[in-house]
Amino acid sequence: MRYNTTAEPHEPSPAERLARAQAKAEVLTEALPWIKAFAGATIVIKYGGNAMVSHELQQSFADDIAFLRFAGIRPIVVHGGGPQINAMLERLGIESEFRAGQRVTSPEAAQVARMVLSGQVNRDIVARINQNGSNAVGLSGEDADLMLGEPLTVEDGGQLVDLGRVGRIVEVNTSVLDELLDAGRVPVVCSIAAERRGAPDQPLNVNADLAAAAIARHMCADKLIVLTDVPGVYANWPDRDSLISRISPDELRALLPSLDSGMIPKMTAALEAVDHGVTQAHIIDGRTAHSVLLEVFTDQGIGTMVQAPGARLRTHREPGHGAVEDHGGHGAAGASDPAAESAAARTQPTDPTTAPQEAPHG
Ligand SMILES: Nc1ncnc2c1ncn2[C@@H]1O[C@H](COP(=O)(O)OP(=O)(O)O)[C@@H](O)[C@H]1O
Ligand SMILES: CC(=O)N[C@@H](CCC(=O)OP(=O)(O)O)C(=O)O
Repeated sequence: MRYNTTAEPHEPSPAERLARAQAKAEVLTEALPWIKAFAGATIVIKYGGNAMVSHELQQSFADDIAFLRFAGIRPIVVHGGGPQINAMLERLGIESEFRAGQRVTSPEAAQVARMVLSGQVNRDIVARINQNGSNAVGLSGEDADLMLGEPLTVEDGGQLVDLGRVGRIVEVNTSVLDELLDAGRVPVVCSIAAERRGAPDQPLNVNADLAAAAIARHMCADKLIVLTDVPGVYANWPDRDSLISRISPDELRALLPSLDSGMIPKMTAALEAVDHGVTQAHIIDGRTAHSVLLEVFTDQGIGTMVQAPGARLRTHREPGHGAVEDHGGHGAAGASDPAAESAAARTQPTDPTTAPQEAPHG
């Protein structure tokens, strides 16, 4: 005899389905104060090549960005693609080395970086975000002089090193980004800059962490989020018990000389951002699906947060609604707004060197 088997053995019972739906509702409820707190906020998200490791992760990142936009946030994506540049340089037989976490870049390598970042990685990110119809627009720092740079020299091992066609950003054309954001677009910017008073066919290769920090700073962003391939910054790298949950700019300044490789530009970028008015900078693990949503919309947050004591979030209203509005956000203990209370709880000071792994920012 054959039975109707529409209820598969593994299919959830109505009670299980209800429990799952309730769990989802709880997630949405937890997100609500954060959605309110960040409505209208400008958030710069730096997307590194090491966080683009699978199609699933790339799509989860793109979905997060679309979500931010639909939640009324003004996201700007700034991306790198170091591993992708490495692969192309290797195919072309061009050698490159890193000093103080940055690529020593010949004019030829700068052309390759431009081709890979602008022509390949940028296109892929834009296409993925646009699967959600959120109108991402791809830009190179050279478009509309969005990022103008000057050649950069760094100190490495007590020596000043000329990095060739590597730039530091000295000007950002914020009006281009504002126009796009005001029109509901999501700017996706690759870390190639034009040289101020330089030749048009000689781009500057910019470390994407530093490009993101420059954009965050000039856009007076509320948050800079940097995705990477570790859960955050470790006080005693590679001791996995030393993950820092929260750190002040002064504590970070003291830690900076002990960092190495890619963490140097990353934390220099975080410091540059918070020193120049960005309220919070976060280093998070881009290998975790939906890491951006976890950082922005949960009470716990993830990764390492850099924030000055007493710094408060400010939210920019849409044009026509007046200027800057203070939501009494993070650090505003005692405010009646649930977002402020929740935020204040999240940002209690901790000893950054003893904070446990995956601990809340507070
Ligand atoms: N103190 C530290 N905490 C965490 N990671 C560190 C630290 N010092 C060095 N690192 C290294 O920095 C790497 C991240 O930098 P990088 O490879 O440039 O990332 P991305 O490609 O995301 O920009 C980590 O994978 C780790 O190897
Ligand atoms: C000067 C310098 O180092 N530029 C970087 C730009 C790309 C980048 O920063 O990419 P990730 O974010 O993936 O590391 C490079 O050539 O690799």
